[in-house]
Amino acid sequence: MRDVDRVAIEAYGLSLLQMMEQAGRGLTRETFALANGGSVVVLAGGGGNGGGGLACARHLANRSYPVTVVLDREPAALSGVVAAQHELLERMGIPIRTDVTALETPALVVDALVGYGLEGPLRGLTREFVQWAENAETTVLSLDVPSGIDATTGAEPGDAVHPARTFTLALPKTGLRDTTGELVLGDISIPSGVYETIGIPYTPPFGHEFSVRLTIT
Ligand SMILES: NC(=O)C1=CN([C@@H]2O[C@H](COP(=O)(O)OP(=O)(O)OC[C@H]3O[C@@H](n4cnc5c(N)ncnc54)[C@H](O)[C@@H]3O)[C@@H](O)[C@H]2O)[C@H](O)CC1
Ligand SMILES: [K+]
Repeated sequence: MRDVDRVAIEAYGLSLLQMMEQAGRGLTRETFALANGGSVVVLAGGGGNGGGGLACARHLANRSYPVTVVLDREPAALSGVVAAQHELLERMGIPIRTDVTALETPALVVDALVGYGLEGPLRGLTREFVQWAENAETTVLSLDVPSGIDATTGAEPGDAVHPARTFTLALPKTGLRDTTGELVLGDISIPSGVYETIGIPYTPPFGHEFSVRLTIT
């Protein structure tokens, strides 16, 4: 996927923000399906995964969903596109915290902490938030890869999210197996030529939709 991202950006000029916004919108559709109008807590990290979660929070707020964003770091530690996504939510007056203390259990937790950028066992606040989500006895929806699970091998080097559904982007990651709940693939408009360039056999799976349910055989 890193190669897909790199070729899409370098060879075609598709921007990270364009892909992130499509990820966030597709994630929001899955959120509507799972939250049924109930409250939502978005757990967001500091990378591209977190950025998709912040875009989702914006769509929810624009539809008067009760949404709270919990960042796994101080906003000042954010940079680039993710910092801009955060700033937008700030200006919209969306509640943003960096802790889960006494946080009411929501109808749905959106896990946008870590995607394919996992390096080693989860640590720090990220780990604490995953433990909170796992103990919250509520529905969890993960963006791209359940946080804590290795996208390539499916290994869980430490704590990990075990969601009801995973909304994975562009291609199903080889590490996504039965621990990732239902699997939905989201289109983020990667040009098909990218896959040819990288040598990945690819038949566009979306038809006239922008997401498609996958079954793991
Ligand atoms: N083409 C695509 O598939 C696109 C995917 N997108 C999303 O972006 C992420 C990949 O983004 P990246 O910034 O490379 O990494 P992550 O956000 O997955 O992770 C980095 C994030 O995680 C923290 N972290 C890493 N390891 C640990 C750990 N052991 N403990 C605690 N925290 C950890 C790190 O600090 C960073 O905050 C991909 O999954 C998709 O969701 C793009 O949005 C668009 C293109
Ligand atoms: K995630």
